[in-house]
Amino acid sequence: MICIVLLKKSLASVTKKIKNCIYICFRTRRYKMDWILKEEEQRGKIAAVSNASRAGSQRGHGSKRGTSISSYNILPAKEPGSVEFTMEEIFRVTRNFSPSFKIGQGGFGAVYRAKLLDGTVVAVKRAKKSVYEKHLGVEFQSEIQTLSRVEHLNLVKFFGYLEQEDERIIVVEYVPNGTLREHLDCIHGSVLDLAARLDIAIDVSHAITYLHMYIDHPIIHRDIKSSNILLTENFRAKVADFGFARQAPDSDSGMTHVSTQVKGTAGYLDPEYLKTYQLTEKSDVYSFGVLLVELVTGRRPIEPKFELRERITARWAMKRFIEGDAISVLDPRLDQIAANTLALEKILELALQCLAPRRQSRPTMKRCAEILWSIRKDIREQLSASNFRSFSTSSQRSTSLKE
Ligand SMILES: Nc1ncnc2c1ncn2[C@@H]1O[C@H](COP(=O)(O)OP(=O)(O)OP(=O)(O)O)[C@@H](O)[C@H]1O
Repeated sequence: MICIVLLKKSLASVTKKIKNCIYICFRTRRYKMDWILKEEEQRGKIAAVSNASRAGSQRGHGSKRGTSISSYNILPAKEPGSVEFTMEEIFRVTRNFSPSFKIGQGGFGAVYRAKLLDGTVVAVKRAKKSVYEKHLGVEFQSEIQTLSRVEHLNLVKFFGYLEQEDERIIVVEYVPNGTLREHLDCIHGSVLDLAARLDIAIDVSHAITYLHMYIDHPIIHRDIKSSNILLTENFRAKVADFGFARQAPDSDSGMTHVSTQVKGTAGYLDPEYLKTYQLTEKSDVYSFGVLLVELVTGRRPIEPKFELRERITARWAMKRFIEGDAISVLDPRLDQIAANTLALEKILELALQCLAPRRQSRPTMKRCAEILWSIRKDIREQLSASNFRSFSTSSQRSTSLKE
């Protein structure tokens, strides 16, 4: 009897505790909501953008800026469990764009590294005002729209943006290991071996295939180049910079997109697009062909200091390849071992297809990825047959062949 009474008492106490807990949870949540609403009221109209909601076109044009930014977008963080953040926080974490946080400068503007309050490290891209005034409005919108629609391991992740008065800011994932071009120039102190370069080409082909084939309205990047490819610590590639990206024409209708202005970077531009102003996915394939040549030769697409016949790298390399002298274009920092020679010839063969003057003759990006996988497989087989000799003896990477 005593036992039953005690049991009843403890059950009643547990039930009370649970009720209390539920009450506290709801109360906290309500207070949180009240607080958020109050914040919204105080700060004016707040626009939100998130990859999940694909609301790239919502923008806030709220209150004026004083010494600190008081109008901002609240951006739901992409990662589950991570907290929302405000652009105000970003200004705080970049210490009002202190030069000591600056990590780069491009055509768009300055790029800063910042650590958000939740520990997320981001790159904050701030548009140059002078450039913005001239023509960046459309490019900024294009980049925002595109970034908010895509999500792929090999594309830089989008966190948010700010568009207010003359301020245009894009916040993306920070990719810590520099650009592909910097690595080809060895400015990080070591040579990228050919296996790493092949892996990078595969990553880029995956990213572009995704843009061309696996989203609702396919996207043409229009600026595939080595300085727009960022590398992680593990040498995984992430394609960045969607400022020139355009929605691809509807392939069912057989129509092509006619540009009023050709966009892209000299040396990577599809000659057929240049001539006809007609833009298709195959323009990215052409740029990718130039990138493949860049990867195996180490040279920039245009080398003004070289003698005339070597100035346009793709033309020079393709000519040598067709003449049966592929090995002469191999990056001199790479060793002329069998595996490198095999990879070189196969990559140049693919580059030749991508660089076909007529777009119909170029492979799709998906086909490029498939060919690159098979090149990697062949190279691995050759390496295992030759008792795991290094892919490139001048490499710094011991674990060069990764999945
Ligand atoms: N997400 C990022 N993570 C780390 N560094 C970055 C990131 N984005 C850009 N950078 C650095 O900032 C530099 C400038 O980048 P940005 O994208 O602004 O160049 P850009 O505007 O594309 O240049 P261009 O107009 O010539 O193509 C890059 O070369 C890189 O070093």
